[in-house]
Amino acid sequence: MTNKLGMADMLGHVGSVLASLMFVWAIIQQYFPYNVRNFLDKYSQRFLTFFYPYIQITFNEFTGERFKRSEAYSAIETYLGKTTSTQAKRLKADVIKNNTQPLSLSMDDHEEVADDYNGVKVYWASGKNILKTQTFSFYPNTDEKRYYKLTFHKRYRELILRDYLNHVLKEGKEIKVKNRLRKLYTNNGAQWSHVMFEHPASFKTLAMDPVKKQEIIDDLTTFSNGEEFYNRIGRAWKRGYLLYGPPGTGKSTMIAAMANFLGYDIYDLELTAVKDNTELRRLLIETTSKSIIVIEDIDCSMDLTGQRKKESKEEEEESTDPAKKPMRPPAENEAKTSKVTLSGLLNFVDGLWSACGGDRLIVFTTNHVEKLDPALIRRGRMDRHIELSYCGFEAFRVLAKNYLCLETHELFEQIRVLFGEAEMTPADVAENLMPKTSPVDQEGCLRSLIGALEQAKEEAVRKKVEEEERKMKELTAVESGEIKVVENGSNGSV
Ligand SMILES: Nc1ncnc2c1ncn2[C@@H]1O[C@H](COP(=O)(O)OP(=O)(O)OP(=O)(O)O)[C@@H](O)[C@H]1O
Ligand SMILES: [Mg+2]
Repeated sequence: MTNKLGMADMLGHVGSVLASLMFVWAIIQQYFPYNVRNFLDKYSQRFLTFFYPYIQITFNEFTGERFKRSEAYSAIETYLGKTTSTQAKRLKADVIKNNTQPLSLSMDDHEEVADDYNGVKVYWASGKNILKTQTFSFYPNTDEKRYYKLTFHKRYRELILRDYLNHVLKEGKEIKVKNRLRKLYTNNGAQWSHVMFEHPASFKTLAMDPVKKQEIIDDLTTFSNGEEFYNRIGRAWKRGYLLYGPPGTGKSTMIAAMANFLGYDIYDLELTAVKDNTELRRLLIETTSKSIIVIEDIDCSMDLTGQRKKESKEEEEESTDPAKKPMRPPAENEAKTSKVTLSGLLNFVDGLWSACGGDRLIVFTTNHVEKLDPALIRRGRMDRHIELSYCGFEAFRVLAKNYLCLETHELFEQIRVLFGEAEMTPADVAENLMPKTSPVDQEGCLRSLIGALEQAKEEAVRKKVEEEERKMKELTAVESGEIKVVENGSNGSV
């Protein structure tokens, strides 16, 4: 492989020549009278600057703290990745198990790339110093000190030091966040444990009204780019979302899509496992920036007057989703139940701690928005209330594309009419569209959906008739005096 003499190298050589001249100059200083030395001193600096008008900055891989990799070095490495892949001839590759990008590329040692910033050319060179040390080390890389060297003309000193370096570090960190393997944390009591977050959901595959979807995407984008804005208006960099709707309408799927879109980690907070407010605070302080803190089924997690929810038996039976029925703890465990209170939770949502260290999204989900205390969901705490509801025709089209690769079909019109007459969750629609044969029988799946929609329509009509009959019966009973309406408005049998 040829040894390339790049621009930065050349500038480095010019520097070496000048260093030799300096050495000669030091000798002259020893033997010449003071006034001659003074004269030469004055002009030598101008002479050097005239011939070497470049500034060099070195960024070492390891900083003063032993074994601690410099954040700047790592951000520069990531930032240069893009330029490196098009310019450098010798690259280093590393595998990153990421959906969007399988490999990370960086410059090999003694390579060089040029970068352009607002029309100003700068040069980045990578290098390493090998220290000849006799001491035995357990750390394999301590003898090799890698660095990046930035070279630019002194004319652009201010621009580079003030703007360009900020730009490099910021962009490098952003790319890093996007490329990193993300984590899904869950709490077991007061401890977080995590697994890799690899949910494939995306906004593209999420079935919902396209206008609403775009609004959410725009809101998330504005939020994640809003550091300066939040600083300027003096607000903590956080945003609260309340997702509500019947089971199977995509609340959890949307959280996964949000995390994938922003490249954030998820902290799935199980409130019922948290002992008290102190434990809650400790857990939350441990969350990192660029994360989504999720509390699912908030109405089942706590009693909004303070104690953990203990619903009446009737309410439990009323609950549409058996999985959501709160578990009644045995009597002997009563003392161990969660003492997290609404005020503790509100402190978490807008307390001082929440402003610490970067951006966070806080997402609550519920099937029963009407049960939530208005204090919990007022604007500023839950900035956006998003309803995920039954499947409409537009949402169906997204699912048909995802599941059957169908953009249009002659049965779509019939399905469109049926969606106007029957309610079905996206989860049920998805189940009907799920291919059950190979090769996929697209029409069969659509017909299965039509069958299910017709059944749902009949069911809805039947329920409506039953409800009307019940109302009629009540009315007749009131008229005939069988039922007396008591003063507070509730019905009482006589
Ligand atoms: N809007 C949607 N777009 C795409 N798929 C959906 C949507 N809604 C539901 N699904 C499918 O249905 C399944 C269940 O959805 P999800 O768990 O997101 O519902 P949920 O609203 O969180 O329900 P729950 O209230 O019971 O927690 C998902 O695995 C997903 O495949
Ligand atoms: Mg869910």
